[in-house]
Amino acid sequence: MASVSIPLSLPHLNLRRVNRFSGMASASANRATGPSAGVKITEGVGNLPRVVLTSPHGSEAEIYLYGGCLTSWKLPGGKDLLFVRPDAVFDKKKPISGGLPHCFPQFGPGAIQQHGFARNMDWSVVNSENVEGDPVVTFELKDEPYSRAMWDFGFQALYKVMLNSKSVSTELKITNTDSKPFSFTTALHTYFSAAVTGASVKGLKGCKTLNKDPDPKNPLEGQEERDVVTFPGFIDCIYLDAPAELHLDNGLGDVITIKNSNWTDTVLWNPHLQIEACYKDFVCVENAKIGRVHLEPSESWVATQQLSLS
Ligand SMILES: O=P(O)(O)OC[C@H]1O[C@H](O)[C@H](O)[C@@H](O)[C@@H]1O
Repeated sequence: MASVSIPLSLPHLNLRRVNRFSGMASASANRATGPSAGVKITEGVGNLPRVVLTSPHGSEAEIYLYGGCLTSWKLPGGKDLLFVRPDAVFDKKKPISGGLPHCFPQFGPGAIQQHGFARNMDWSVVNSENVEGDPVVTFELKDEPYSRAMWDFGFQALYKVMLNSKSVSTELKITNTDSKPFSFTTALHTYFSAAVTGASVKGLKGCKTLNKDPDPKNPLEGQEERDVVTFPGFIDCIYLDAPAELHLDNGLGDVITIKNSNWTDTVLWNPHLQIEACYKDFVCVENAKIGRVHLEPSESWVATQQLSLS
């Protein structure tokens, strides 16, 4: 096994959960029984705990426990295909603005806070593996008084992140651990690095649309007629029953294939002049579940996403 670094005294880090790394018996565990090869826990920006994944081919990903947020996916050579906004803060006062924030148990505005609470709670690491040389880490979020105060249900979210040489994949599994049913909406609010004037998405032609511009509370119904959707200005649009595969040309020389299972909808967002400082540098192509998912006690819902370079 390749050597791994296991800092055991990170502030904020939930050691009880970290100790559940496969084979890791205690906080003073021997290095050989710690996280799997290619998985490292470090302090990130603002001293927040962050898991760094490294593939043997040299690609790298990092995930903050705060928000379970995948903030970086770097190709061998260091090019980051994800984007973190320059106004992002890493002090837990608000969700990390960038990467792949979770929207759960609500996408957008509604009964509880915008995009729910999963993006501003601490997730924990419950497992790490090395699958055919590639690192895989599973994070968990469960209900606690903070979430119960706005959404009074018992739940477990398991989020597996897998890094390969040319892709990063995620699997989200939501389980109802309560004795009563619940329903939710959700999304992975992915920020891609882009040159907005050159960026485009293929695969959405024919989808029904809910355009949140101009009024997010009363989206306009329509249908996408274009083969290639571009970002000429402000865009905030939901595509219902989107295909399982889309292609994003980021305008920076990369075409990213976005595959999914069970994320039935897609959202395109670029804030244009609402975020003047950086709107030219990213586009959001979000895998979403806009129709409510209903779970009876003990039932689960699973959705996967794979971002890969063509
Ligand atoms: O600013 P946030 O709460 O992170 O939300 C950013 C954006 O997320 C989604 O893309 C929604 O469709 C937008 O309406 C919203 O403005």
